[in-house]
This record gives sequence, structure tokens and C-alpha cells, in this order.
Amino acid sequence: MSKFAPTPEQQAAIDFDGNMVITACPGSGKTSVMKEKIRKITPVLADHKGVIAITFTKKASQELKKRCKHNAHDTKQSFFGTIDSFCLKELILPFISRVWGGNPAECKVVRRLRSPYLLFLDEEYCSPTVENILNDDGFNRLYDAGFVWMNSFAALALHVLNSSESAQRYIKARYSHVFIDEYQDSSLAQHQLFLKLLELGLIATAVGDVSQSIYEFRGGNPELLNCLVDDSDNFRHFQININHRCHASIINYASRLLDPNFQLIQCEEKRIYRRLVTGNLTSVAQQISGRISSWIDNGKWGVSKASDIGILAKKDKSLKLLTAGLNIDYRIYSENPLDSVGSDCSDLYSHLLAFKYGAIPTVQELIANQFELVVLKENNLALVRKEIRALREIEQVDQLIAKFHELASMLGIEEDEESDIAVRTILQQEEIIKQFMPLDDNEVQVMTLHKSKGLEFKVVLHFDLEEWSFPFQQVVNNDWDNPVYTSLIQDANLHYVGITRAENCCVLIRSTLRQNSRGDFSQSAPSYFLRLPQLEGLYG
Ligand SMILES: Nc1ncnc2c1ncn2[C@@H]1O[C@H](COP(=O)(O)OP(=O)(O)OP(=O)(O)O)[C@@H](O)[C@H]1O
Repeated sequence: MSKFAPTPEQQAAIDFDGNMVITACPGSGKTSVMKEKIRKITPVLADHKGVIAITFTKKASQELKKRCKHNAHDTKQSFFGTIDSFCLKELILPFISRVWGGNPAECKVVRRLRSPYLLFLDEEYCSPTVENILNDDGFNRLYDAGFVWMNSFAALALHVLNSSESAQRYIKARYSHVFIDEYQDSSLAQHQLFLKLLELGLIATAVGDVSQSIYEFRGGNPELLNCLVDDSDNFRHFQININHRCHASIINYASRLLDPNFQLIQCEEKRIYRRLVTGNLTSVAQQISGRISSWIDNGKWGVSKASDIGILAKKDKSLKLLTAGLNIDYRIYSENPLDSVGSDCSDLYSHLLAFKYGAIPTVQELIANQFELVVLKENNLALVRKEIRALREIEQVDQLIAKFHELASMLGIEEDEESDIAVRTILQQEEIIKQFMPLDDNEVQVMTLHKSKGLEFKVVLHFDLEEWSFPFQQVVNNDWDNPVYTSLIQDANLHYVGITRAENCCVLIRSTLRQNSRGDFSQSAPSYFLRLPQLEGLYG
């Protein structure tokens, strides 16, 4: 790891010891700032204490943990993980019995509530609040029936923390600080939990960027980050606004997309391009494959390996069309049949396949990092490890599925037939099996814009820039002449996230043929994003 030389604005954020909110543009090194702060705090903590470091994805928390522990740095009893994992492991499982009785160790964690359990609740909550928990006794009944529902974790954890003095004593004794990354995608319950931790005396740091808010559809609310910025009584606001990742011309384009008055950075060369390519996405991919190969062979744009190139699109369907035409090695991160099932069983099977095919290298890592939401009983841990290890030896599909069933039962996860079918479908398709193998530097990376969050590439090829493809448009009240962009701000943020993944070159591509919702192709028009007047002259 090269030595990190902080800028003055990064250094100011690292040095400040109180409650703070850091707003940070893409590529501004917020991960590095969080890492430096945690490495500065932990040496002075007692051995039984640590910090709470919450990131948006498991992958991001593994990365942060690795960077904090670099050079055998002792992070003491710190917690690294997602907010869901924190709520479940540190608050719900250890303390809910003090509030609602029962035996949480016997509970099943469910991602999706199915009938009849869905009917326990008064309404279909997207992201319940603590008030919902207090006013709707369906949550309590669900728990009595042996279930804790993932979407309610933050609210449930807050309810536990509000109601149980033991939980409060534990948190205060164990943790000195709390950090939450990607705060712009926090829900109200998560925000209230963060404020509760502050009230208990933990020193609180929130990090985020309103312009990178892309999960409103899941209950994320970027206004909550602004609330912290406005709350100057409790939080000092720091801005880290130098983008160290992208070429200046890419920064100019991305910034003007969101702010027509953005003061342009001086730069000679344009490294962001718009291209119109003839045909549908499959034929476009055939045409550009040769160009991509030559960039890899000649090290153009600083590309030293195929995985330095990211192919991004808004729609999962577009990725399928694109990969059908690519004549180069690639790795696609698209929704696979197990993702589509979306149950706890399908989640487990995904992790087991990732271990079998090597994306998760060790049983230790599988259990420590991927089983975040599985309630593991100490007494059968050794057997679980042995059974998982055996997966790599199994060749027959039926045997593999039988072993998956055994493991599901040992881990208290309900089997479902859809997950079995999904596993069989995956095992018939080499391209999908690849998703469960370790990243190969010889493969270009293909994924949706949502999945690209937090990543960086030397070159980004950004597709779906046709009208009706992106941004999302809807016909309202049968008025076909005036379709409405119903999620324009979130889509603009998503476009911004995609563009700012690029270090040295970003190509915005429109294909002349667009696939409609029925699967037919028709002539495309340029996307709304390609028609914005403030972007004129900023691309090559
Ligand atoms: N002070 C610095 N000097 C040089 N490079 C830096 C500095 N700080 C960060 N970088 C580099 O900038 C890039 C972006 O850093 P990082 O991934 O931490 O940003 P981020 O704020 O988390 O990005 P995003 O929000 O877009 O995901 C990395 O390649 C990192 O090494």
C-alpha cells in the first residue's frame, strides 16, 4: 500500500476529534480519511473497546477493515460491517429478549416477508421506523412467531436501545465512536439510530454525498445528510472536495451535469466522449470489441489489464444484449437466478457457490464476512465448517443441492424450491458460474450503474444513453405526448456515479437502435442527459 499523503482538507477532517459530518465528492478519498481517523483513535482505546465502522456493502467493509488493520495495526474490539449486521449482531440478538422476551437465538432472519407473515403487519412498509414498531404490534407477533425481518432491523435495534438499559450500558462500555459511510442512502430509522448513539455519548462521524444518492427507492433519504450539515450545534461540517480519481475534463462534465453553474476546472484535453454507434447493443458490442482489445494490448488510457475497463449500463437487460456481442473476455455482474429469488435460502446458496468456485477463498472468510445475517450456534460451528469445506469436492448437481439443504437446515434457514431451480439453472451456464469465481484480471468488468458504486476503472464505457432507456420515463394519465421523468434526480445522480468511476477516459454511448419493454428494437433518440445545454462543448 502506498503512503497516503493527505491534502489540507483531508488532514483537517482527520485531525478533528469531535462529532462531525463529512461531505465528500466522488474520488475525494473519504475511505482513506475514515481509515486514518480509525487508525488514530484505536491505539488510545482500552483493549476491550473499539469503534463502530458502518459501510454500505460487505465488500466496502472488508476493504475498510483491511486498510485499518494494515501493518498489523490493532483495531481492538472495533466493529466493521453493514448497518444491518450491526443492528442484528450488536443489538437485536443480544438484547431483544429483554424487551420482548422469547429466545432470539431460535429466530430466523428473513429478507422478504411472505404470506401469511406479511399479513401480520398493518401495512406494506418499505423501511419501517421505530414509531411503526411501537404502533403496529405485528412486528412483535412476527418475533413471537420466530422471525426478524431485515427491513425492520434499524427500527428494531433503535427500539431495543431505547428500551433496554443493558443494551445502552453495553454500547457505551464497548464503543467510543461511530462512523457511517454513504450516509446519503440512510433511512430515517438508521438516522435516528445514529443520533441515539450520539446521545449515548459516542463520538459520531457521518460521511456522504447527496449527489451520489441512488437508493431512494429502498427508503434512503439524502435529506438526512443535509439535516446533519444544518445541525451545527452538534456536528462540525467538513467538506473534502478534491476529486483525486478523475481527469479534470471528466470532473467538469460530471459536475456540470448536476450543477449548470459549476465553475469549470482549467484543462487542455477532453477525456470524455460521446459516440453514436449503429445497430442494437449486441452489434455495438461487436463493433467496439476490437477497440477495447487494442487499448488493453497497447496500454492506452493507462489500462494495464482488461479488468481496468468497466462497461456500465442502467438496465440489466442491456448488459445481456451487450455481452452477446462482446468478442473479448469479460465478467458480468448481473442479476443471476438466485438474486431473482431474493430469499434467505437463495442468499445462502449464493454464498456457498461463491465459496465452491473460489470468489470467497476460505471458510473463515465466508463465515466472518458473508454470514453477517445468519444466526450461528457455537455448538455446530465445527460441523458447519466441515460441511462447507466438502462443497469443493462435489461434482454432481444433485449431491451439491443435497449438501446445500443440509447446510440450510443446520443454519436454521428455510429451504425453498425456487432456490434449487436457480442453482440448477446457474450450473448450466458457464457465464453465470464465472460470477462465483475470483476476479480475473484478464476480464473486462460488465455491470449495472448501481453495482458500480464505490468502484473505479481506468476507462468507463457508459451505455443506455437513449431516450426511454435512461433516465426512466413514464406515461402518466395516458398522455403519450408528454411522458414524465419520474425519477430524474436519482437518475442524474446515477449517471454522475457512473461517469465518476472513470479515471482517465469515459465514453458515453448511444446506440441507434433501442430495445423497448416488449423486447422489440426501434430507432433511438438521444437521452435527456445528452441534450442538456450546460454540457455543450465539454466532451470530445
Ligand atoms: N490525498 C490524496 N492524494 C492522491 N490520491 C488520493 C488522495 N486521496 C485519495 N486519493 C486517491 O483517490 C482515489 C479515490 O479515493 P477513494 O476511493 O477513497 O474515494 P471515495 O471518496 O471513497 O470515492 P467514491 O465516493 O467516488 O466512491 C483513490 O484512487 C485514492 O487512492
